[in-house]
Amino acid sequence: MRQQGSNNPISFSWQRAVIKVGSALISPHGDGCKTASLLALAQFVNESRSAGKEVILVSSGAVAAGKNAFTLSHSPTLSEKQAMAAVGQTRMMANWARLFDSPTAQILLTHGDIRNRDHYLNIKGTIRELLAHGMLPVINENDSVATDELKFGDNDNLAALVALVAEADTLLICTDVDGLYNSDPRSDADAQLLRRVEKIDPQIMALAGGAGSKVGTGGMQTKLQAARKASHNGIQTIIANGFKSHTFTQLARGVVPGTLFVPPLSRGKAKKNWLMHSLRAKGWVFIDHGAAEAIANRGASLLPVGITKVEGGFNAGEAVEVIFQHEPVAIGLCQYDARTLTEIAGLNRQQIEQQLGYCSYSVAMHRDDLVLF
Ligand SMILES: Nc1ncnc2c1ncn2[C@@H]1O[C@H](COP(=O)(O)OP(=O)(O)O)[C@@H](O)[C@H]1O
Ligand SMILES: N[C@@H](CCC(=O)OP(=O)(O)O)C(=O)O
Repeated sequence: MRQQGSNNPISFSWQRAVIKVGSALISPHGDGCKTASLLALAQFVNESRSAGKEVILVSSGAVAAGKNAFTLSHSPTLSEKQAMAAVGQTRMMANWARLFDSPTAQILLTHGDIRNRDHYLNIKGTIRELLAHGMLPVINENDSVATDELKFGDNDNLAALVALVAEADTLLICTDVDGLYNSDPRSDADAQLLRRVEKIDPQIMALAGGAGSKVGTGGMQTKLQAARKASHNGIQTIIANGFKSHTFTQLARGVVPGTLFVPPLSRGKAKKNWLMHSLRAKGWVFIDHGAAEAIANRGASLLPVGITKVEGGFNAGEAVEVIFQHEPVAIGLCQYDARTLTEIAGLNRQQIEQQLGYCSYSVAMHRDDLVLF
């Protein structure tokens, strides 16, 4: 268990963050949506975005925000919670829209969507476009069609998966405690805050207890699972108290406000390892001189127009090797399946639209999904 509990400020930097907001912040008393606890967070997000940083929100709280629309004399059933979420989700989005300078965009997901390759690519594409157009994605579990979250309170894990899909470098989990303590601070007055954790081993996992508030569900356990997932993929995680405005003043100054989980490898290196060592290429794309120059010297994405030939039987989202002058020069994930890519190889965007009747993606392999040998 490698960790640091001293009070020296720990600094960090980031460019693209997923910020997960727990139910307690959305609906502090479980009686509808409130903005008071979200003002400091929203100001931090607005200022960070003005400074050129990118933010994706994963917001819990639909059930909590919709609860007081129902009069029940018993604790809600699963389907009643789903109905509450349907009411609360629109309330919550209206709340968020009031707090941000730029348009907010709602995405409702299930864990299954992230496992499904086509859905995964669509989610990734949508987030990419929203960020490129300066909009703020606000993501939650699609509670009306999936119940994992309502049963297990797993929006923390969902946030870690979103961080991966969105190619974020940072996962910030805003909750109602200052970070990870060596025991649950609600039941242990002597609990000590851990400021920096380098390895999320079983000893660290064992420190986590369940949810603390009436509306929160996963507790520290799901937050540590999320931090572990992020860490494996080179993403740093911060668990911090979203109720304290000081949290956001510190974040704005590049100081860690709660517990920082340091990944063993940078995002770039972790992704490179994964692409180069864990994936088997399912096919090959052969490229021309212009495309080779663009990906090697300008760090560009690979466009269909630079592809001269396609071999193999890969699906969209699978790994493909890039060949230039008989040599493999890169490996990456292909947006199109082999058959479609064969049809559009050598074509520009307009010609792709004519050929297919649509153009799902302007690039064949996005630069974030491409590693040069
Ligand atoms: N070791 C620990 N350190 C900090 N908090 C802990 C720990 N173990 C359990 N908790 C509880 O986790 C709670 C936060 O999780 P949760 O209630 O699910 O919040 P959220 O709605 O933000 O997901 C805290 O209020 C705290 O009581
Ligand atoms: N999708 C659910 C999320 C439930 C959940 O994970 O809550 P939390 O423990 O506060 O992150 C909702 O919006 O109510």
